[in-house]
Formats: sequence, C-alpha cells, structure tokens
Amino acid sequence: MSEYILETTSLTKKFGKKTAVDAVEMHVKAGEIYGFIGRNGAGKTTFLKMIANLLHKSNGDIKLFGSTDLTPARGRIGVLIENPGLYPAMSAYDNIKMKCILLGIKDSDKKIKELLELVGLEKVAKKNTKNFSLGMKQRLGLAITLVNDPELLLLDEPINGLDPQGIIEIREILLKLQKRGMTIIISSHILEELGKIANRYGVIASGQLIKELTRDQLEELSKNAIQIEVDDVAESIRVLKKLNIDNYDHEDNIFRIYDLNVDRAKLNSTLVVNGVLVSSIFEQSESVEDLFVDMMGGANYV
Ligand SMILES: Nc1ncnc2c1ncn2[C@@H]1O[C@H](COP(=O)(O)OP(=O)(O)OP(=O)(O)O)[C@@H](O)[C@H]1O
Repeated sequence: MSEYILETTSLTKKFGKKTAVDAVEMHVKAGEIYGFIGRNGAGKTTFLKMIANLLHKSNGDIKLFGSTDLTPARGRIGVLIENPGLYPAMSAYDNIKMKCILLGIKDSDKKIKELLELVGLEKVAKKNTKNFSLGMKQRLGLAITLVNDPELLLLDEPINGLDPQGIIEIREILLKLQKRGMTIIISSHILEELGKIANRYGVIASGQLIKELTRDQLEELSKNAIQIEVDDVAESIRVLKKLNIDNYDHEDNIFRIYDLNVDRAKLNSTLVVNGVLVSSIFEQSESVEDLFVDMMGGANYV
C-alpha cells in the first residue's frame, strides 16, 4: 500500500485557457498537518476542490488512502472550503444536528456535545449562530465537518480574517485532532501561523507546486550558515575536506556551511588557490517567513 494518504500525479485544472492548477504532485502522509502555502490566486482552492470532487479535474490522477477508487475514499474525508454554510437562525447545536440528520446519524446528542466541547462552543450551544463572531462560525464549521469522523480533513484558509485569538483557537483544535490521528491539509497565505503547526509544507505559485519540504528541512534551511557560490562543485568539495569542514550541504553550486567559526578568509583563499572561482561568500540567516516568500517567487511576485 502507498505510504501516502493523498497522492496526486500531474493534477491539472484548466478554466478555458487559464491553467489554475498545473501538473501538481502532492504527497501527504498519515497523521501529518500539511501546510499548503500560496498567495491569493495561486490555485489552492481549485486544487482542494478537485480532491473533494467539487470540481472536475482536467488532467492527472488522484489517489486517496492508496486507492484510485475515489467514491468510497471521499467518504473518509471532511471538507471545509470557503464559508461554513451555517443556518443563521438556528443554534450551534441544531446546525450540527442538521448535518447528522443529512448523514442519517441517529442518537447524535452525545456526538454533538462532544464536538461542541472540542471546538469550545459548548457554552453557546443553544445560541443562534447569526450573532457569532467569525472565529466562532469557523469553529462551528469545523465541528460540522467532523460529524462523519473523517480521517483526512481539507481546510481552505480556515484562519482567513480571524483575529490572533481566533487563530490560536483554531490552531489548538487542529493540534488536538492531529493527536487523535487525523491527517489535515490546511491552505493559507499566512505563513507564520502554518509554520507553527505543520509537519510538511507544499508551496504553490501560479498553479505549480514549487516545493514540498518537511519541517526539519525547513528548519535546516533557515539555520544560520556561511553561504558560498562557486564555479567548481567537485573541487570545492575536495577543498572543504582538506580544511576538515564537514558540516555543510550544497544545492548545485551554492554551498551552505553550518559551522560559523570557519575562517572565511582562509576558506576563500584556499578555494581560489585550488582554482575555484568564488563569486560570493557571506553569512546567511533567513527567517522561515523569508524562505517562503522566496519560494513563492519573491516579495514582488503577483
Ligand atoms: N471558476 C473559475 N473560472 C475561471 N477561473 C477561475 C475559476 N476559479 C478559479 N479561477 C482562477 O484560477 C486561479 C486559482 O484560483 P484559486 O481560487 O484556486 O486560488 P487560491 O490559491 O485558492 O487563492 P484564493 O485564496 O484567493 O482563493 C485564479 O487565477 C482564479 O482567478
């Protein structure tokens, strides 16, 4: 069986000539919180809608729970995309009850109370939802999404428009759900908040999944390092070995050395003596925020 709960291959959606999702290959493992990051219009909602069968794909494949038989698999997911769609004249309790009735769940009282408690709305259970704050509405929407005990939750911008307290509340609920074994995909353009809870990230820009990386990889990238750009990778590796520098990695011709005590002048001159052209050498410390901005195409990207 596939190690992924969700796996897409070349998943594509075109609206006329516009390619909103462009050959996306996403990989989500069981138990992860997957942060799906991209600017407005990058293609997050369109992607999630295809997974949830709210939009037909133009091309590519979707595998859910290791299977391409998506009808039963979709019964195991919960979806909160765009507004929660509440009945404003009904109480929080009755809004959840409506979903239970729709799904044919009988004797739902215990379940409804548990869900209200999970999302911190037990004290306002009998109040009409029309006077709820945005945060309360989102939490109720989440509770409704959980009625069928989904194993995978798709949340599209669930913290959009929430105040800091509202964001913290949603974050805590998601962490509780993860502890229970749920897998969660959460899309957002608010990088900082995802940075705190996600285990894996997918960065999307102009419909393309630019990068997938784990939290460990992200932390590694945001560690302080001496960064050097060289013209000869093989020779540089030999020089680093000669200088007993082994705490480094490199991507193409850019090396990142994580030992900040390395003598930069000596490093530079040794490389040059060995025929390596060094086009830059500097200490780099990039915040997680900056890293994401870079991956999404820079601060001025539109
Ligand atoms: N039904 C549609 N018809 C035509 N174009 C569409 C349609 N839905 C989305 N698009 C376009 O596809 C692109 C991706 O939109 P999408 O809503 O998926 O992005 P997003 O990352 O979710 O951004 P946002 O958070 O602003 O919704 C955008 O350029 C959008 O204008």
